[in-house]
Amino acid sequence: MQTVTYGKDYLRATLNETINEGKKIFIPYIMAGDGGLNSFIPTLQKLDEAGATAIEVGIPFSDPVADGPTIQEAGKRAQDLGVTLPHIIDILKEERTKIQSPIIFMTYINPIYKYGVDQFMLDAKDAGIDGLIIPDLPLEQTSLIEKARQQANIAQIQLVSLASSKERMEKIAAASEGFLYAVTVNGITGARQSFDDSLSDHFQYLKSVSPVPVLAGFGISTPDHVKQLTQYSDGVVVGSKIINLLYEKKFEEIKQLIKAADQ
Ligand SMILES: O=P(O)(O)OC[C@@H](O)[C@@H](O)c1c[nH]c2ccccc12
Repeated sequence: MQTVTYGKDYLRATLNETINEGKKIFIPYIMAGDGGLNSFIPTLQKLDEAGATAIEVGIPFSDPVADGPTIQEAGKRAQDLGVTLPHIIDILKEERTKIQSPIIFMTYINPIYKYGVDQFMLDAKDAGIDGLIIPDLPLEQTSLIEKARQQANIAQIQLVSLASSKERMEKIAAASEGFLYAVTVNGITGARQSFDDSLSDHFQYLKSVSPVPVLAGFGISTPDHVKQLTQYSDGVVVGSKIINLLYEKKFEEIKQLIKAADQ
């Protein structure tokens, strides 16, 4: 079997390959352990097969301040089943090679502190984690994890909000690795009805200053949303809708959503 070196270079290469093929990036988000730890790897495999470019994996946490109701409930279900960060890391250490897509952990900073920053980075590397999104760790505080993260060669993806100043957007884009996560609404995660046309200008600006691909996320829940937002951006992240479709076992609809990124 061919061995893959996971980490930030794997994430970058995979995203670039998609863009170079003239395609758009589609990153589904799942809550690890929703449906039980036994379904975790099979779910990742299904998303892999359905055409995900990379997969964002949420870590269940008691105070998910940026998560909307759908993701909070999924986190609660996983917590009720006793799923924790060490379980998720252990299972990936064993089974990471079954999944081709780069894997990005989405976790608040607290579970990382609790685990121990140095140990977390070592183990995340062993588990084949390629990127990290830590929404409550602002740019100014990244030094807290920087050394260990660099040693583990894991990308840190930055979030940029609609409300940031241009200077700040530029600073965040310059610091982001893998891709830049552009939040498309003011508020928390969760399905939305529609998106404003003015997002077009916002993305044009972000793309002009960002050295990495710019992805849109938050509220994207229909194939039409995916089509609209991939016109402005290099791709999309879809969370709440994917969680609902997995819960209802509507895998065909997941495929349709992913396909919409290529049209
Ligand atoms: O659920 P939505 O609206 O599709 O948004 C993406 C999202 O779920 C995922 O990227 C995410 C889940 N929790 C977060 C916290 C912060 C930033 C991003 C996230």
